Amino acid sequence: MKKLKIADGIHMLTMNVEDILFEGMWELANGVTLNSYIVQGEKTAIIDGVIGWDGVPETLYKSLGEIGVDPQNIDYLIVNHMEPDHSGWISNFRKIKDDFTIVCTDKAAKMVSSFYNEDKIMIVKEGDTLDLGNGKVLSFHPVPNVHWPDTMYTYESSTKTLFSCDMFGAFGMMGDHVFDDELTSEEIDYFEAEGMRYFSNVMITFTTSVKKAIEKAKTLDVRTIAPGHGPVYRKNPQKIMDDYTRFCRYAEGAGKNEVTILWGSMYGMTAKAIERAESVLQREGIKYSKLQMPLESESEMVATVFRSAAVIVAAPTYEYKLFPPVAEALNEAGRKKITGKVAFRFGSYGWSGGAENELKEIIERNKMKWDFIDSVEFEGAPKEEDLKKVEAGVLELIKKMKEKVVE
Ligand SMILES: Cc1cc2nc3c(=O)[nH]c(=O)nc-3n(C[C@H](O)[C@H](O)[C@H](O)COP(=O)(O)O)c2cc1C
Repeated sequence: MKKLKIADGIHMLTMNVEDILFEGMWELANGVTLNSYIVQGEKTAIIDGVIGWDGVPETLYKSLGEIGVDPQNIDYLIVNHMEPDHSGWISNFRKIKDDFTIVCTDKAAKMVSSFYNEDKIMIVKEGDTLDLGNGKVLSFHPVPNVHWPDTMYTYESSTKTLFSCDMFGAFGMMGDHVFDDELTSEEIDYFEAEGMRYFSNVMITFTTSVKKAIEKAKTLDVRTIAPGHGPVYRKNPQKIMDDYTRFCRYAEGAGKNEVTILWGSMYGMTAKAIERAESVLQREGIKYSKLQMPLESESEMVATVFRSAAVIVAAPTYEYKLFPPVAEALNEAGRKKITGKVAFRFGSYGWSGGAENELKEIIERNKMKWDFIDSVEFEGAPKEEDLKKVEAGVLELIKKMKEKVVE
């Protein structure tokens, strides 16, 4: 666990976590950080916790000691969000200290009580304040449904620090550089990509609420954004606000100037047409990612489709429906509310076809509003005339995607 000073009387504890399934399902290629913050006035508050996953309270207590905080002197546990990655340490803390007050929204209070059997809770509403003494004053600002109904921001006015919990977070483990002004250009790119992975895996379903939370952050005079996952933005907090604004647009159909080929093929017939599609993309200088389902991780698949302005679905008919691993991927994109992408499908069939019907059904059921150009279906192996149609489809897709590009 790393300990850093953010400002006088404000410290951060952060730890890297890898080899976990985040939320029990997301296989994270580059892990994630858990950040916790301690604010010291005359009284001491700890904002969100970090030990739920390593289960070793001693690590936290030793780290607190090293920044001069005796756990016995912690008066307030600020729970911005009850999800156990931030709050799972409360039960352990209870083992060593009896008298502390949990500060959270009414919705979180209900959960804190049902999950951890805690009842000494101070419920806060929009604009309520907590004066810790020595000039440190916290205020609380609910941002419901980011990403649970209970979520709030905590803001410290003397340092203008916004403790945003899941909001403005990113996946990706941190090395020595934790503050935005320390990051190299490679690290900036890394955290932007990990921010997109995080947004698409965790936040995207709540895009409407995220937009409101961005607006709320703008109403506060913010000098530093200190999230629950990922780097701290003290040089340019506007950057992560702008990134999140752009990510909301990606959720609604915009994307980077790149194409995702979401594909699967049993015996290589559809794959022959993919070769032609790739040759067109290469010729036109379009960046693309090829995701073979079911080999790709769900985390990567969702993140890649999310950030692309256009999607090629290349999959055959299987038992009168769409090849199941590709159908599942599309259903997951739909569940995550990735809407408005421009798209093109082609694929092989043996005798009846049927993939196309299921594709339409998935797009409609999930209200995805993807804008598909006419599909190309071919019997068995693609003939040159089929490949020409694929080529024309890809060119039309490229034309349409240009209107959707937001870098
Ligand atoms: C298990 C299985 C189920 C299939 N079901 C259908 C079907 O319902 N209707 C159809 O027209 N073709 C069906 N086919 C034929 C495939 O669509 C055809 O072989 C196609 O060329 C496969 O393309 P691929 O090599 O890209 O996977 C099926 C093939 C397999 C192996």
